[in-house]
Amino acid sequence: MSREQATARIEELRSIIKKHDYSYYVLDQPTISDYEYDQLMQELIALEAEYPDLITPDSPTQRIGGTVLEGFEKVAHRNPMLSLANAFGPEDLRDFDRRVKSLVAGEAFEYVVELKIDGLAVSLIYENGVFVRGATRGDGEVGEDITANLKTIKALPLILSKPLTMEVRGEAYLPKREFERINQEREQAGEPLFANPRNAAAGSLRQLDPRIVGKRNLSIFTYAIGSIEGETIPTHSQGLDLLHELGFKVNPERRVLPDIEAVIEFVQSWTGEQRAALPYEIDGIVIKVNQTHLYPRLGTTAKSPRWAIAYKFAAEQAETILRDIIVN
Ligand SMILES: NC(=O)c1cnc(OC2CCCC2)nc1N
Repeated sequence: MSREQATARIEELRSIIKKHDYSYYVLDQPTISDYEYDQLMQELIALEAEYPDLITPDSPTQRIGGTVLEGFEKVAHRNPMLSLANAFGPEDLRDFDRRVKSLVAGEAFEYVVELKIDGLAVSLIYENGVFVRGATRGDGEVGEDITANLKTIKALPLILSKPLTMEVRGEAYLPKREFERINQEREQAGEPLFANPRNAAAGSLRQLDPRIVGKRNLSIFTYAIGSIEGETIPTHSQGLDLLHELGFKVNPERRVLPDIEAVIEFVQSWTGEQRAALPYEIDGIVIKVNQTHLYPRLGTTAKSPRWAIAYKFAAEQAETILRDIIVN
């Protein structure tokens, strides 16, 4: 095959593989057998090995890094990654609503409710649409650079459908089925088991060898735009729509609701059975004011935004209170 033919075939393979990755890992709709997928990937790897100068950072072959890291670099977040204050019952939500109303002084607003994915918060930086850096939350100001590990997550786009420069926040998580599979493998290998999918996700992303991470089938839901150049987005809900348009996985169980009573109804609709039926673990519901122009007026406390709160489900409440006692 000539160099020109190879160039054309490489581009064709990349676009086919990217489409399958998007469909399978972002839309959860498999469109090809694993065998066919592996054949395409092997052909692309072989062609890039023959023409290494044709390799681009967003090629699907670049997801699995080759080198084992010595450690993770510390990185400062451009905007602090705040943590969420907790609500444990409807009255806490009504108190939150009263505080928001007193601060926005009569301005109309709605709420957005989202499932609170029980994983590891991460920050993703894209420059002109290319994924350039990913980091853990750390203490909110300084996190660890885990770019190589995040690249192995096939639900994470290496290049966006628009050349935007932005920071995206999301939760890396391990689907329940993957958690079971990994613990079975560890049991057979006589290794200690992970206690829950959140610990398994955190443990996987702390791996220094990206090849091990690549075998863990992690996923990621994105849930906020930390910053974006050249655009203002009037509502958080439109921000989530944009993330979806750009190729990110955004949790579909989100609603825009008119008032706190509707929020309380939504929260109470998520029974144990509903949660058990989800392919991933959640530990609550996140409630956010939808009108982003109100955020500066609402501001933040030392560690949490006043325009968002996490409603924690009963089972997790004990754990949250215990963790708060230990941490604070
Ligand atoms: N674990 C989650 O699913 C989750 C966590 N955090 C947030 O929002 C942060 C970012 C902006 C205000 C707080 N939303 C979520 N859905």
